[in-house]
Amino acid sequence: MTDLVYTQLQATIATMQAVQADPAIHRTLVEIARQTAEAMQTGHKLLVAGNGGSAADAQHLVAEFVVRLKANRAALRAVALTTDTSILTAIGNDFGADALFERQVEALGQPGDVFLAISTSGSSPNILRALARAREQGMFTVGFTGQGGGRMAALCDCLIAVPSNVTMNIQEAHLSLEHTLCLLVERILFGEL
Ligand SMILES: O=C(CO)[C@@H](O)[C@H](O)[C@H](O)[C@H](O)COP(=O)(O)O
Ligand SMILES: [Zn+2]
Repeated sequence: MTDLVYTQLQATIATMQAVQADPAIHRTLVEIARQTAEAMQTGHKLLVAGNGGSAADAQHLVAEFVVRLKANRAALRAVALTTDTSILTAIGNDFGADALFERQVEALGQPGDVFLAISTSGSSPNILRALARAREQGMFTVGFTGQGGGRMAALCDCLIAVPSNVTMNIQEAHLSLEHTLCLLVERILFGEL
C-alpha cells in the first residue's frame, strides 16, 4: 500500500514540475491576473464555475478574493456559480444539467466581467455552454483545463492546459495556479502585502 502513496505523490510532483517548467503557462497566468485585476478595479467582477472537485475549487478561489488569502486588504468582487442550491436545482430540474452555469452567466454576467471555467476534461457540456454565453455577453473568458484543452479551448480568450490526462493531478495543479492567480491579482491591486 505504501508504494501507492509514493507513486501518487510522484505523479503529483511530476505534474507540478511540468507546470513550473512551462513559461507559456506562467505568462498566461499573469495575463489572466491582469485582466481580472482590471475588471475588479473598474467595477466588474469574476465569475467562476466547475463540476465536482472543480466546483470546490471555484468556491475556494472566490472565498480568497472576497475574504483574504495571506493578508488583510479590501474585499474583491468574485462569485462562484456552484453554491446556490435553489438556483442549481431549479435549473437542473427545469432546463437540465447542461444549463447549470449558462443560466447564471446570463443572469449575472456583464461586459467587462471575467468568467473562469475550470474543467479537467475541457469538454463538460455545462462548461462549454456557459463559456459560449459569456462570450456572447462580452465577458473575458478564461479556461483552466488539462492536456490538449478539450473543446473549451476554442471558447477561451486565455487558456491554461495543465500537461496531464489524470483528473486528480490536473486538479492539484489547478489549485496551485488558483492560489497564484489570487496572489498576482493582489500584487497588481495592492502591491506587496
Ligand atoms: O474531483 C473529482 C475527481 O478528482 C470529480 O468530482 C470530478 O471533478 C468530476 O468527475 C467532474 O464532473 C469532472 O468534470 P470536468 O473536470 O471534466 O469538467
Ligand atoms: Zn477530486
